[in-house]
Amino acid sequence: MNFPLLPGKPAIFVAGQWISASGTRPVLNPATAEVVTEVAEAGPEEGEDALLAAHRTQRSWARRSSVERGEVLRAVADAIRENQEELARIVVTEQGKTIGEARGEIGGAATWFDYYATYDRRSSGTVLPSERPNEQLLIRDEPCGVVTAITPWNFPAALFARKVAPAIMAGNAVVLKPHEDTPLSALALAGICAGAGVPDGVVNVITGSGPTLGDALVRSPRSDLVTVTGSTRAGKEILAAAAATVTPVSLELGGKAPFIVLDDADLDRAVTDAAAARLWNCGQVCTCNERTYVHREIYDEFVSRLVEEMSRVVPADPMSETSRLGPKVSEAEWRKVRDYLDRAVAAGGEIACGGGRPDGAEFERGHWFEPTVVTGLGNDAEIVRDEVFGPVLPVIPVDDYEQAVDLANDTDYGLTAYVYTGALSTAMRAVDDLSFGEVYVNRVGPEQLHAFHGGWNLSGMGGDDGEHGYRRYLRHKTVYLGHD
Ligand SMILES: NC(=O)C1=CN([C@@H]2O[C@H](COP(=O)(O)OP(=O)(O)OC[C@H]3O[C@@H](n4cnc5c(N)ncnc54)[C@H](OP(=O)(O)O)[C@@H]3O)[C@@H](O)[C@H]2O)C=CC1
Ligand SMILES: O=C(O)[C@@H](O)[C@@H]1OC[C@H](O)[C@H]1O
Repeated sequence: MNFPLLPGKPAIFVAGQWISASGTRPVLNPATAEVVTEVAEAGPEEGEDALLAAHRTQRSWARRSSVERGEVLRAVADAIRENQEELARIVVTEQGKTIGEARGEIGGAATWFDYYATYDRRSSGTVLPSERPNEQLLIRDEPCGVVTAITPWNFPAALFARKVAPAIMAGNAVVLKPHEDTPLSALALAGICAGAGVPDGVVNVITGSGPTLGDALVRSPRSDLVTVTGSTRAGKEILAAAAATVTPVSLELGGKAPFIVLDDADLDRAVTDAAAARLWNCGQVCTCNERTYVHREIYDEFVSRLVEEMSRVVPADPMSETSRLGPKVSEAEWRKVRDYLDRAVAAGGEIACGGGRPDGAEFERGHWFEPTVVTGLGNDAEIVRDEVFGPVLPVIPVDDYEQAVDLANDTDYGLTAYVYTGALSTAMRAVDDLSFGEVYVNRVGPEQLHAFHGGWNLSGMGGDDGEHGYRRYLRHKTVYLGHD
């Protein structure tokens, strides 16, 4: 491994310094299952030190003008772009997505910093008249203080940017804990931030386990806001832990996106998009197509074309320029998907293509999974209800629009839904009827960063991006400004 952006030893990044921690832990390459390097395994005490470092520097960072902070964010965006290739290779090495996807992720990370830099000259707060003469009421937007950011493994660079850019633009300092499987991108980005002029202590990255280090960060009275992307299980635990200190929490959690194809849809587009929305990042995106509902009139043709489309996507070395599908991130995630599929078959599901590890010596090591289509199951099947987070797609026939929407809404999740139809009136009806935080009509993602990405129900609370996401990083102070 030759990544100059990473520290030469296992270390966390606190107060602008690379510091050794009490333990170390290996990072594995998902394509080969080989150890790539060791990273620091920090515990609660080191977490508290990081929060203290953030706390000490936050006030002076917030005192800078927003125009100055915006300049720093722009410098970070430029530095990310200058290092795009190395960063993309780090993402591929620790996470397993294809190099093309990884370059897109790094481009997105830079754009988050550029976008939130535009908040440098926005109007901020509200000015109100008073009931009294010679008095003005001001409702000021202020930073929360120290933000604890907890991130998952599926977008280790983009999600760093999604949390850090708005947090520091608003004048907060951040302690970010990446997922243990994918700590390298965040460490590299921490160094990039420092090199681009982010003051020491404003962005800290500390590596370690969620239930120990992460839990301690959440419970610490020094955390003024906790923002999380990850599983619903982790989100619930974190929300419960934060209750002790009444710390605000923003949760972007799992999803179970329905993908509805009605009989007046453009079938070519629906087939291509259904496969793309399932296979993106090897099926490991909270917005992925997790269950497809197809009008009975076109069901057989749709399934046969979907099988063709999915079968064309052959897993290959994610560093290869032509690869369209990398491995899953870890043995545990591979096993989880394999077990879901086995139980689906035991429950009567039929595998229309794929089914597990592809044939070939190059796939014997690593966490490879073929694109897989499953038919013959109903809405009660486990694989149709739980988030699978892999390249396995159940397809279900529906009689009409009403049934499609009823089945789509019959879920505990509520992040993303897709609908394909040729009629604007049906599309608009679906937008009204679908109980999800974001609805895509005749198109797939990714979402745009000036919009809003937030789930309903078990998919979370709060959310990221755009103005609505930015406001999570602010709190409000009302000033009664007498000037007699
Ligand atoms: N919404 C989304 O975008 C994502 C959803 N998922 C879903 O989650 C499933 C499993 O993911 P998994 O690998 O377990 O990771 P999680 O999604 O549960 O972990 C996300 C982050 O939370 C941390 N964490 C976990 N538990 C706690 C806790 N009690 N207190 C504080 N921090 C905690 C993790 O630390 P640690 O390093 O120890 O894991 C990690 O940094 C996937 O199969 C998928 O279904 C996964 C990724 C993203
Ligand atoms: O974590 C996820 O899966 C999503 O938030 C994901 O992150 C970057 C992508 O654009 C999102 O869909």
